[in-house]
Amino acid sequence: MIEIDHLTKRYGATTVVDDVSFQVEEGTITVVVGTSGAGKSTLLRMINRLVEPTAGRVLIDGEDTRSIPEDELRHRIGYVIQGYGLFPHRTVAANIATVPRLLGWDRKKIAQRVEELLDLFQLDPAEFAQKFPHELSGGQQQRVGVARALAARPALLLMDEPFGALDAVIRSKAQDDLLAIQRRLGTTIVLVTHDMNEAFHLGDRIAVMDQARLLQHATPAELLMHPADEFVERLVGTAERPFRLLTLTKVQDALEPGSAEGEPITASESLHDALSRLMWSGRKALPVADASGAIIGKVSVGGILGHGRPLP
Ligand SMILES: Nc1ncnc2c1ncn2[C@@H]1O[C@H](COP(=O)(O)OP(=O)(O)OP(=O)(O)O)[C@@H](O)[C@H]1O
Repeated sequence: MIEIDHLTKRYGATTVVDDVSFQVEEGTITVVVGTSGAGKSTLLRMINRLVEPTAGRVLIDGEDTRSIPEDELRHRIGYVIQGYGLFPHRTVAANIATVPRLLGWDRKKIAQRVEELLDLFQLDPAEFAQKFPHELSGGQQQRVGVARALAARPALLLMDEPFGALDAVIRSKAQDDLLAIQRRLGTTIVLVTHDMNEAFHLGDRIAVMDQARLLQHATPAELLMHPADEFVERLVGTAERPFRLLTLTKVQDALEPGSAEGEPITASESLHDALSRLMWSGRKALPVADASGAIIGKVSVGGILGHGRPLP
């Protein structure tokens, strides 16, 4: 668990992070959102001590980061920034191997880990290992950047606007890939973005910052149903609320008995996905399948709309 405990950063008379505290459970994604200049990046950089806090502390599994030597801390905490920060004159394999090499892993173990990560990020090692960053697309560079940050199995991954340079379609795919990999590896992530859609898509918890202060730290559902103040309510987007709720609710929760025509949707997909599929296909209902592909009922437009406020 990561404990951010009364963290404060001042530059001269200006407080850019003001007494922020929250906890990050192991294996979860916390997304820090807020307007430009709110202090998000500074908060993130205080976690790996790229920025030294003026006051407060960060504990990783109970251990104060000030008691961990800085180089060791950087090895234990992965860091991904917009633009990916790949070394331009090193191959993809050498980029990914950076931290394992610094840690003195043997060659064979490093080669295995690089190959494993390339596979995980759907980059064929035979094709990509020896390429240089400029030979890759933005999306591929982004994946190599994340693979590099994960190479030495860090306890925590910090991501600062990691998808900021990607266009909308690739961005959405990159978010899905990150979620799948995070769920598989159980990585703990703190990610900074100013994109609320991204926050709702990725966050197990969302921390909302404005003018150096933490306004709310809550689950996406809590943020929608009980925004702490008007600022949070506006940021969450009043008009977007019903759609965001649909994103957070599973088809399973609006399952109806009976059958329907068409390609089935899986019970674990969101009601938002179901509604878009229904609208796109012009159907009134879709069959619903469980994880094994067996049909277990249907989901309908009426059922989704009648579902009302699906969360507590
Ligand atoms: N080294 C520094 N010296 C002085 N002021 C700084 C320094 N670094 C950041 N700031 C100020 O701290 C405030 C918060 O900056 P920060 O980069 O953390 O915000 P942010 O929420 O990440 O913004 P953005 O979304 O625009 O990246 C800004 O007003 C910025 O100008």
